[in-house]
Amino acid sequence: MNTQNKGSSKQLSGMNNTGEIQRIYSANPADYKLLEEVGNGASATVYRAIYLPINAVLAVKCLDLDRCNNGNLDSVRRETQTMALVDHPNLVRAYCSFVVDRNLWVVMPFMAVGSCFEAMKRAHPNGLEEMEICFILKETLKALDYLHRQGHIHRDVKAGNILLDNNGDVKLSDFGVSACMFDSGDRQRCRNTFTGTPFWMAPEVMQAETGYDSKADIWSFGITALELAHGHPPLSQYPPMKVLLVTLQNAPPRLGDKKFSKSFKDMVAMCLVKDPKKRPTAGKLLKHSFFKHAKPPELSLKNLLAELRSLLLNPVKALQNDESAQQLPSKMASLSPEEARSMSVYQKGISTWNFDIEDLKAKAETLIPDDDNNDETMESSPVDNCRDGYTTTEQCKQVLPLKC
Ligand SMILES: Nc1ncnc2c1ncn2[C@@H]1O[C@H](COP(=O)(O)OP(=O)(O)OP(=O)(O)O)[C@@H](O)[C@H]1O
Repeated sequence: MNTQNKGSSKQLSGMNNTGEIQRIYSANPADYKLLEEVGNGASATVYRAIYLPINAVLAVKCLDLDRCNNGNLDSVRRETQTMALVDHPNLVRAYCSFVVDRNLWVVMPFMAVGSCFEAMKRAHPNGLEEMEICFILKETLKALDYLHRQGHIHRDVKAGNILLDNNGDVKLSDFGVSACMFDSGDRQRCRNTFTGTPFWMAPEVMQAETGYDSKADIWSFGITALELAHGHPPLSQYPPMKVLLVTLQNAPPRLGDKKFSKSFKDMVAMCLVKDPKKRPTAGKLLKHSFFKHAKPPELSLKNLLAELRSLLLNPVKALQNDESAQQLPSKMASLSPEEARSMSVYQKGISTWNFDIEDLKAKAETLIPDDDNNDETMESSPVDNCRDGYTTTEQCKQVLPLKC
């Protein structure tokens, strides 16, 4: 898995496609000093680190290979391969990766603010301002446009995987579940494995038979827009089974709030169409009028970055904000153990849920989704559902033979 020769700490540099000078980092662990932990996910712990030969700050993601079974190892290999090959200013690139004891270290740029999910949780638990959202989404969409043109599907687009730097740089990260549309060798631009995070997951990804393509990322992008607007994605208070059924049965969620512009609402509605063929490509969506209003980061993210800085200087306030962000909206006040588990998975931002298929089958036999599950962004409209070609009884059957 080494992408560099161990022991070579000679400094080399070159120019990448985006005109940035790119240094070649060594694969010698002694050249890196791991500092504090900045995050951890399902499979890895991420550290701020110093690259000693030039005293540069970096991030090192340490994946414990002992925790990986064969399937996970494949996803690790995919993630590092994709991260090493991508060359776009809005994607987190792996400078190099190498094995240290039983860990895989992935060296990448350090994004000082962390993820948009964390920034939102700290500074604006109920959602960001439209100008902030517009800029973050536009940068993310440029990354998706690039990835899709390269034949990749990200499959885990969400605020937790959009990283921010102090200067307002936005980079999409976490290719742990990304897929190459050419993987199968038959150049079939369609996948039929079940992966991602249910709240952000497109209906066609939840269905076993249909297969999916890069348009699945456009759905997740629309859900991410709602997440940034409200502080959480639609249905975040519900357990996986209910999320699956409601996503399949109900009309897609909408951005309803008066405070947001018509063009923002329209852009979200274009992404959240159940028929993937009717969703725009990332390239087309970039031309939407909503993104014409995007301001540069020094304007659009000025307040957010200043607030985050002031929270760093004021730990008591930061703690209060963190606590209020953890408090559940009123609907979540009395959670069953299953719902609480679902919520905790959401709060940790774990990407791949392990569904117990037998359990899902048993539940689908009895569970008919009720109507109380519509939050302010989720309409229940049988007419819309029919228009999109989905029927209630079929969905319960179709959702069963999922491949994990
Ligand atoms: N390059 C980076 N710079 C700064 N912080 C980072 C960087 N990469 C990741 N992080 C932090 O570490 C956290 C976990 O990273 P990441 O999502 O890559 O791990 P993971 O195990 O693949 O997660 P997941 O549970 O989503 O699969 C992120 O949410 C973010 O806070």
